[in-house]
Amino acid sequence: MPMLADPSQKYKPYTPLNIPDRQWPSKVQRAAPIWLSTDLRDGNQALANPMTIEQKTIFFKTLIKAGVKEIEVAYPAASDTDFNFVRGLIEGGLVPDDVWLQVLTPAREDLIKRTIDSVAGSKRAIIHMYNATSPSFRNVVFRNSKEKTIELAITHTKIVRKLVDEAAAKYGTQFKYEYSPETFTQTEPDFAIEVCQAVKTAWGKAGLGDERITFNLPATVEIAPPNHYADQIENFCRKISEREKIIVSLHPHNDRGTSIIITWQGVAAAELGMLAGGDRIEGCFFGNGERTGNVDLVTLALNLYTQGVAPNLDFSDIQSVIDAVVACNDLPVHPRHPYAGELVFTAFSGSHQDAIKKGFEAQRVRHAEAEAKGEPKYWDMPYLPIDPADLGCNYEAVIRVNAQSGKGGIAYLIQQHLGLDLPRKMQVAFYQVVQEVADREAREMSVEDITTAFRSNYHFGGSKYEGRLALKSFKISAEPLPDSAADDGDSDVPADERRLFDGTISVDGVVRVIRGDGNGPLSALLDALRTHLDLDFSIREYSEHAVGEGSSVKAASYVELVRGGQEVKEARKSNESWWGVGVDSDIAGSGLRAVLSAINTAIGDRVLPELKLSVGFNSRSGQADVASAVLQSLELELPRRFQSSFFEIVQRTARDSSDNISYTDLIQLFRDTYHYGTQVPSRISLKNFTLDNVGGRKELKVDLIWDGKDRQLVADGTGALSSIITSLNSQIEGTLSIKDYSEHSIGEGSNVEAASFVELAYDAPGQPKRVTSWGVSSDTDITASGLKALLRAASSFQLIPKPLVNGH
Ligand SMILES: CC(=O)SCCNC(=O)CCNC(=O)[C@H](O)C(C)(C)COP(=O)(O)OP(=O)(O)OC[C@H]1O[C@@H](n2cnc3c(N)ncnc32)[C@H](O)[C@@H]1OP(=O)(O)O
Ligand SMILES: CC(C)C(=O)C(=O)O
Repeated sequence: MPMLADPSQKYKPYTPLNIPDRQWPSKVQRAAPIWLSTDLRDGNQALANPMTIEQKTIFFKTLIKAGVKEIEVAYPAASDTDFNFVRGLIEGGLVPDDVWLQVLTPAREDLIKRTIDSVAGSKRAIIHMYNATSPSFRNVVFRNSKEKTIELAITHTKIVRKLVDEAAAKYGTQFKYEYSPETFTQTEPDFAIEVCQAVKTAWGKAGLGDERITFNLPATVEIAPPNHYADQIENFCRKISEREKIIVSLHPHNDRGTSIIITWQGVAAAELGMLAGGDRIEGCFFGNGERTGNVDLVTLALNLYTQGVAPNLDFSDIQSVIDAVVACNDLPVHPRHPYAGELVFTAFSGSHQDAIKKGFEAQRVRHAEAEAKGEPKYWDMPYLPIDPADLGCNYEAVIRVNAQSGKGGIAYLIQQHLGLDLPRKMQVAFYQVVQEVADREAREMSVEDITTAFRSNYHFGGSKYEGRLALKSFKISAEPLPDSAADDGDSDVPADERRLFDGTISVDGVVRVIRGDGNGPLSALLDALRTHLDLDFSIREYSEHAVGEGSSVKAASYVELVRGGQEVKEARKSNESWWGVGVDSDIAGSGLRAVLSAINTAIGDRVLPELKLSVGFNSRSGQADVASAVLQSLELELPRRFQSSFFEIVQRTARDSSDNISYTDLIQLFRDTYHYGTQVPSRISLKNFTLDNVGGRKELKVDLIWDGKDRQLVADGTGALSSIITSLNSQIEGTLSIKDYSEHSIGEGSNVEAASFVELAYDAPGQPKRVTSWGVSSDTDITASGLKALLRAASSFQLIPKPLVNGH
């Protein structure tokens, strides 16, 4: 049957009360009501599969934990399950002393008796009796007149009174009485009051405090807007006699909820009803109950909380409450359920996310100021009426990203999960990356999707995301500027100094040595990239911040690169730019990594120039190229001055061979010069050695072959190298001294070796100038490697031996 064009022919409108001087609209709720949970009764009776005793017990414990003090636990006359559940609570000692067990009964003597029997031996019990009072129930269900309806209530109230007096005498139970004129909102207002007056008289002992009688005024079926419910409550409260001896309880249902699945209209009725005089609220957690449900106690309590009113219910771990309730009711909590739904602390849309991100930033500052002044740290957050943390939720779900999201939300997630505070323009750039995927795939982007996209896009966060260029090691040093050179003024470097970048980077998996200079570390790296790899970029924007605290603090750097070789003005306007990010414990390192991160994006799959040594050692191949060749072939990272020293040898050799030397010849030249990995031993070579600790010093015994003859040296010092220098000096005329020493590892795991580099100086007698020389060696034993490198360096001098004494 279709909907009617004129529904007035089928549905009669509700007749509202007219209270011109109603008081409730201008009142404000300043205190929590008494809460009565009817989950185990009204909620349970509405389930297709009512709860088992085990489920009811879990639910009961959940209610106790949340702090509910009045719990309608059953309709004990309905079934053995309900009756036995009440008995189990009492006999199992599960009811705390300050908790009232409430049980519901209809106005029938046999059922009242069974109901009161169910609470035998309890400490505190509320007997709740009901009968419907509205015209249609009187006429249709009970086929009763008004008088008979009142009589039914009076007669059975007296029965309750008699039975509870007996039980109180027998068990010492403290009883309270609650009466419900069921269908109150559809009952003539004056008649409802007349019934309750009669019940109060029949009960005969309404007093103050715990002696108050409870009149529950249910919206059994919600038929009017909440303001009219409030009028009914105010009307009842004004007209009922001895108001101070009465607890007015409200029991709203949600039949006028605003949609099929989201039904919290009862909340409004309860809130207005409280303003109108309600002292107590009956409802269920998350709004379970007959048809569209009972009023949701969780929402009501947290509504008060967000107004700064202590609700006397604790939802500090709301998820555990949700889990328990869902498991017992076997009904889901709607994702949009106030405070509890999985989406209610979530913003997908860009402008919401932006506001929340800014809100968190502003709040951090505001709270720090309030703390300093000893003032309360008020919550004031766009789109979030409550702090999710108060309910035991974290902020992870607050911002979720899909095609509706904006840069602010994405930047917030990067900040939360990677600790990076992206500069505004980089946020815009990365937003476009995420937006493109989210739009194309028409799906939500998880935090992992976003952080992975960030890492891949910026080649950030470990070898898995490494780009084509990766920084392996670097050294930044200062060099004085020639007097004539002008300061180009964009760094902290003193005006008369330049910075030298000296590093090894992996280029498409091949390690290269590159070198450049500039007025700061970043421009020095850009210079090196220009020189060695033909990559010409300049920096348009740079920023940095600290990540972490204390000893683990690191620097995060961000750079925006534009194509080099442009006029400054052009570069500023260029639409094409690439962002990069780097994190390092060293601030220069973080900037260098950021530059390479941006360059990796900028180069895409462009072919990079290879290292070409066979061209010859003319102006095209420099010192760094030679060092690259040694590194690639022998895995030796020559110290910078060693590079210069070898480069001079290479240049001399290249000149002698018509300015052209092949890669293979170059490596052979290195091997021959330093006796590195050749069959031909150096003039002085190591046979074996021992190094012992003697009284805190090292005693070194070395067997050498010196100019083809065995020789043994014994010396002590602070270490192997200082000891051997001392003993060598005792064998020669003049003095050897160590000018430089460094080492690094080669290989990994059990195959690791030490590579050692020693620069020695020799002051020979009668020679005006000291001479210097390098030695290099590698060995699985780091001491052996150092000793051999030192002896090889010493071998290159024309050492003048002292004559042997006693064959030594
Ligand atoms: C608004 C509410 O939520 S009220 C609570 C509703 N909850 C429940 O009904 C759950 C538990 N109920 C039950 O288990 C059963 O209904 C029982 C045990 C109470 C009674 O069962 P039965 O005796 O089989 O009766 P039935 O369920 O058909 O109830 C209807 C009878 O009770 C009468 N009745 C209904 N409400 C009341 C009441 N509050 N007081 C007295 N009698 C009532 C009806 O007029 C009807 O009487 P009739 O048989 O003379 O016509
Ligand atoms: C028993 C009464 C209070 C009831 O559940 C209702 O009217 O909804």
